[in-house]
Amino acid sequence: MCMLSDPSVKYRPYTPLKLADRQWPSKTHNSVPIWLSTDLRDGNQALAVPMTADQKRIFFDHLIKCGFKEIEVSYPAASDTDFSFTRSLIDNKKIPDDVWIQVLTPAREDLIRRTFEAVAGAGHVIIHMYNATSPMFREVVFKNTKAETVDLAVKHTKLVARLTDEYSEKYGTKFRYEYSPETFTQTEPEFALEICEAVKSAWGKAGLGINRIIFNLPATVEIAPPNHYADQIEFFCRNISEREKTIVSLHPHNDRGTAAAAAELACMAGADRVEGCIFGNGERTGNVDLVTLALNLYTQGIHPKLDFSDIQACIDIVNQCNDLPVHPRHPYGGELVFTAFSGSHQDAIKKGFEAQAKRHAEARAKDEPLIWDMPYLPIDPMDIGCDYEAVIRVNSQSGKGGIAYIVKQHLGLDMPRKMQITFYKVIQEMSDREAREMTLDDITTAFRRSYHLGGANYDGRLVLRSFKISGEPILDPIDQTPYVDGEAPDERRRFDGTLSVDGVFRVVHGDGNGPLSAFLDALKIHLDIDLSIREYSEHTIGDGKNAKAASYVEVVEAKREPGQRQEGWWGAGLDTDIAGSGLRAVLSAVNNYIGDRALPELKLSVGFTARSGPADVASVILNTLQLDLPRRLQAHFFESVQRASPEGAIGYDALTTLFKKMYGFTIRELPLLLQKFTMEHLGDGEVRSISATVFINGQEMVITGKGNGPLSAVLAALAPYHDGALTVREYSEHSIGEGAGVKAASYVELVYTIDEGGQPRRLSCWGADIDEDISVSGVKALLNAVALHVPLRSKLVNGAV
Ligand SMILES: CC(=O)SCCNC(=O)CCNC(=O)[C@H](O)C(C)(C)COP(=O)(O)OP(=O)(O)OC[C@H]1O[C@@H](n2cnc3c(N)ncnc32)[C@H](O)[C@@H]1OP(=O)(O)O
Ligand SMILES: CC(C)C(=O)C(=O)O
Repeated sequence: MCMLSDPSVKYRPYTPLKLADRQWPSKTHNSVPIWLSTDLRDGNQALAVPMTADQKRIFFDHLIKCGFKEIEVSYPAASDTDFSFTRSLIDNKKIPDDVWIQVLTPAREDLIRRTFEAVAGAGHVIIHMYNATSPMFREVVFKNTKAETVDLAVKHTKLVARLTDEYSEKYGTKFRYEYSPETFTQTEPEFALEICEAVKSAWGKAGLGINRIIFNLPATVEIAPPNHYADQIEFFCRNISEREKTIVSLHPHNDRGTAAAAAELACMAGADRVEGCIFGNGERTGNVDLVTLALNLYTQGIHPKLDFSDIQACIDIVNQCNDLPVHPRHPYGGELVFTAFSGSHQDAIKKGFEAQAKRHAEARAKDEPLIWDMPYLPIDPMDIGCDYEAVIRVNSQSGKGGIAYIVKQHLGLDMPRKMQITFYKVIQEMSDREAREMTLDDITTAFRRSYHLGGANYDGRLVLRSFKISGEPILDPIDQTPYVDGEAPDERRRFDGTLSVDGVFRVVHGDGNGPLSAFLDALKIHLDIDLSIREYSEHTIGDGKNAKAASYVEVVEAKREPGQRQEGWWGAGLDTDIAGSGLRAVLSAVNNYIGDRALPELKLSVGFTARSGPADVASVILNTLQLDLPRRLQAHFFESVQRASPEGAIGYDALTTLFKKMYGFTIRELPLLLQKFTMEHLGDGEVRSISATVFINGQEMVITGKGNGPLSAVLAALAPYHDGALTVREYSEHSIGEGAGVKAASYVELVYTIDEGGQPRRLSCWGADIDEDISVSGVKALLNAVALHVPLRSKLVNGAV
């Protein structure tokens, strides 16, 4: 079998009701109906495995929490579970005083009596009796005429009336009566009226207020569009006698998928009450969803008198008690209902949030209500206990706006438009390549990686280690006095900082009109990176003590080909102060610009117009060899560097090699080399005695000497091997590293005498070395100085001096 080409040979259309002057289309749905939850009855009877008493209890408590005042708790005659559940609620006093429990019974005496037994002793009970009234049910199921159908309802209503008297008298219970002409929507409207009139007379107690009789008019099966149901309800409301003594109740099923619409239109048509289930559980396609109806009202500014502030709890209850999932697209509750994947939706939502924030700030200032008015989001997810986390999720359908929204929400960074476009391409490419949704972590990690933000893991090739911005007045070119434009003298900015360049520390300086141009100047001078800024923006994140500054920079190559569109590179920076965030943003952009390209060799400018000084040279040695040179050695080395750099610049590697060579640092091919030594304390005093095995000009010797300390003992031991006097002018040492791997670095300044045309001349020189043992490093440093500057006479081993 498959679908028929002409279904009219198999299916009949519904018969429209001729209601010429229908009023409901011009009404608005703006009053809150009485809600009845039938989760524990209609919802329960539709489950493959009906709820246990425990599950019903959990569900019941949740319905109370949501604010339901009328709850159909069971079909007591159906099963022991339903019967004893009803009893347990009553016996254990679980029903709040303001809540009416409702129980369903067919029009059968034995089952009605059993139903009354189930509710004996309850405070407030609605007895709900039903019999089907449509032609098909009359003919096929009951094999009854119209009159017999009316008789069935009347006879059993009278029984219900008698029993309510009896039980009220015995237990003090307040009863109300609900009658359902089941299959109402397929029943002739006049006959539905006729049977309800007969039931009302048989009941004989319909009054005003609480005593109104409830006529529940079910769309047992939804067979027509919702306007038809509204017509039927309006017809019933207009024609039932003593309308004021009746409550017209709706019980829509969802076979055509329009139960919610049917309920809303039927409310416009005059209904007072709606029966349904949370998230629309119930027979076949379910009962009308009360969450949808209630929150539809809420979004019109009408409180539904039901509280769904914790929508997730409702979902959990349905999952747990009904073992049914809530569809991801289910109105209000579905996992995806507040989520936009598509670019244009995301863009509108992002702009909507921004516009709304402004509107709300204005309204707050005027003490006006903060009206929710957002593209694509009919309700504020917060109101039902959700957050904005899932509002925008990103895949290949997404656009820059959505991605920028996520970055703003989670990193607090509000990218300028052009930067959004650049970053969007990164994510698009990733999402297309991996054919999957981009998670929050994917996006924030990609952002950090793209813009080198968020710690060492994301650093680029250039890292700003420290910096100082200082100002110096701009001098008038004519009289060299500070140039004043306006009130304050104009200043130029100087950038002094340390950069790590591919892991090697580098001291850089530059000048400019502002901190950023001074920094760019430094990059140009020291690294030959010549860029200028095309776009810059900044904003603060947070306030008070924790406030931070965020900056965004687009750089372009400073040299531009005329008429050519310049490519730009974006960067972002975050710092506690605005200058720092701007510099970091520039560096982030510069890192993107340099990519993998080779950088010029690191050089210091040490020539006549040197931009670098002793401290810069020392800083290179600190970074390459971890040596913290004493001040006088810094000055000494700088002079040597200048002498060794006739072109006025020296690379880092050359500088390091020069240092080693000049001070014998770790060099093992010197004319004087220490092989081993022993040092003894003599007597009680400070006197040391040394015995050392050394190589002098390649010959192994044992030298011995005494002195006040290790160094003077060494000098004494060396005295026979050279002419003139040797003295130590300065000695210093420091440790390198920590724990077991710690080493000592030593620096010795040695004063020695040379013979200059028969005249003695005193000179000074330095030696430096390193060793695990601090005494050894000192001795090595001293021997290096001697080896490099003092001519030695070598003797054979054991030879007398
Ligand atoms: C639209 C609705 O949701 S209505 C509520 C539906 N819910 C349920 O049915 C769940 C609970 N039902 C039950 O547990 C059982 O059906 C019971 C206990 C009520 C009755 O069980 P049984 O006696 O075995 O009868 P059965 O389930 O076959 O019901 C059909 C009988 O009830 C009659 N009947 C059906 N509805 C009604 C009614 N509203 N009033 C009186 N009799 C009715 C039928 O005509 C049929 O009678 P017959 O046996 O003389 O032919
Ligand atoms: C008992 C009635 C109200 C019913 O459940 C229905 O018609 O769907």
